[in-house]
Amino acid sequence: MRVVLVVNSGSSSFKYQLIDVESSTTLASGLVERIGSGDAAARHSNSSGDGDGRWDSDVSAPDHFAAFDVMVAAFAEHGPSLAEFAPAAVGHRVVQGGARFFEPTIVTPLVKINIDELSALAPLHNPANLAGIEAAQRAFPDVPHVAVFDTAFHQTMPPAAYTYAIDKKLAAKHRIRRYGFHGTSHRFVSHATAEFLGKPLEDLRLIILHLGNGASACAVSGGRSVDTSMGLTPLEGLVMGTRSGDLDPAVLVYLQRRAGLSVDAVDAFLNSQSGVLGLSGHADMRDVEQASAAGDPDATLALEVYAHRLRGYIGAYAAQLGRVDAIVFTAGVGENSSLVREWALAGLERFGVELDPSLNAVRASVARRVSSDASKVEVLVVPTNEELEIARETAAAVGG
Ligand SMILES: Nc1ncnc2c1ncn2[C@@H]1O[C@H](COP(=O)(O)OP(=O)(O)O)[C@@H](O)[C@H]1O
Ligand SMILES: CC(=O)OP(=O)(O)O
Ligand SMILES: [Mg+2]
Repeated sequence: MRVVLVVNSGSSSFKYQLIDVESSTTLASGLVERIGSGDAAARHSNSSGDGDGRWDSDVSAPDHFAAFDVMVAAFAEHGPSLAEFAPAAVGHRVVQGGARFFEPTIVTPLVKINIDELSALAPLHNPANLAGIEAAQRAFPDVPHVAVFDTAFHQTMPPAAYTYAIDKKLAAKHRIRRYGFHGTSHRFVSHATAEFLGKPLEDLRLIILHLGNGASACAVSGGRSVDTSMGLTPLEGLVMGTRSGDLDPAVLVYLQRRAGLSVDAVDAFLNSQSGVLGLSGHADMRDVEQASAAGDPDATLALEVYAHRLRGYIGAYAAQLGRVDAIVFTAGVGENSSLVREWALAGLERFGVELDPSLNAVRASVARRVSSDASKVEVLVVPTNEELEIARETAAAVGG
C-alpha cells in the first residue's frame, strides 16, 4: 500500500496530509481553520509536482463534515487527483487512548464508542478527533480508517512514573494516572535520532523535548518511554503557548474559593489563557522573543520561566535515566528557537552539556548537532514528522 491520508482534527480546525508511504513524501497538505465560526479559511498545498502549488481562501465550513467537503474540493481543483493518488487508508491522530489503546487501531463502531468514552480524559481533544473520524468516514467510506494514539508510546512507563500519589481506590475508579501525550512525535524522533547518530536505538538513552504549542519532555531508554511530562491530560509539565504546565494543585481550589471562578472558568484559564500567553500577552514564541528583544520585561520573564522549567525536567530525566546520550529538541519552538535552546541549557556545562553557539545559530530543517566537540552529551535538533509516523503506522495496521 502506498498512499495514506492523515487527518489531525482539532476542535476548530483540521490539518491533513496525503503521504506516499513508500517514498516518505508528502503529496499534498493543508488545513481548514475556524470551523463553525462563519469565518472559516482553508489552505491547500499540492507538492506532488503535478498541479498548481499553493491555494488559500475563505470558505464555508459550519462543521467538520463541511470542512471535509472543502478539502475534497481543494484536491479536485488544485490536485493532486484523488483518483490517481487514491488513499488506501485514512490515519487519524487521536490524542487520548487511555490504558486501552496501545497500538494503531482500525476504527470500528466499538472503537468510536471507546474514543468517545475517553473524552472525559481529554475534553479538548477527543471529541474533535471523533468528529474528524466521522467526517472522514463519510468522505472516504470505502477505505479503512486507523486511529493512532498520542498516548500509545507512553504505555511502557513504569508504574512509579505514571502513578499519582493519591488515594488508590479513587484513582482506579476514575482512571486517574499519567498517560502522556505527543507519543507519536517522541517515537518518530527517537528513531530519527538513532539514525542520525548511526547507533542502535536499543543502546541509547535520550531526553526528547517536543516544544510546539503544546510541549512535553520524554525520557526514552532503549526506544521505550520511561517518563514524560504530560499527565492525565496535556496540561501537566512544561510551560506551553497557552497552558500553565505544572503548578501547585491548590491554585485550582484557591481560584475557585477566592477568585470566584467556576470549574469551567478555571479549566479554560489554565488551558487557554496561561503559559507564555498569560505571562507576556503572546502565545506565539516568535512574538515573545521579539517583544523580549525590544525590551519588554514580561516577555523576558516568560522566556526565563519557560527555560527554567525545561532545565528542571532535563535534570530530572537525567537522574531517572542514569546516563544521557543525547538531548533532542523538536517541534516548532525546539527546531527553530536557538534562544530557547541556549537558555534551557544555560549552566549545564558542568554536567557535560555544552552548546556550540555557531552551530546552534544555524537555521535548517534537517537533523543536526548543535553541541560542541567537548560536550559529553550530544545536543541535537531533529525535526519531527507526526503525520509521516501516523501514515507509516496506518499502512502497517492495514497490512500495506
Ligand atoms: N523561528 C521561530 N522561532 C521561535 N519559535 C518558532 C519559530 N517558528 C515557529 N515557532 C513556534 O513554534 C510553535 C508552533 O509549533 P508547532 O510544532 O507547529 O505547534 P503545533 O503542532 O502544536 O501547533 C509556535 O509557538 C511558534 O511560535
Ligand atoms: C496533546 C497536545 O498537547 O497536542 P498539541 O501539542 O497538538 O496541542
Ligand atoms: Mg504539533
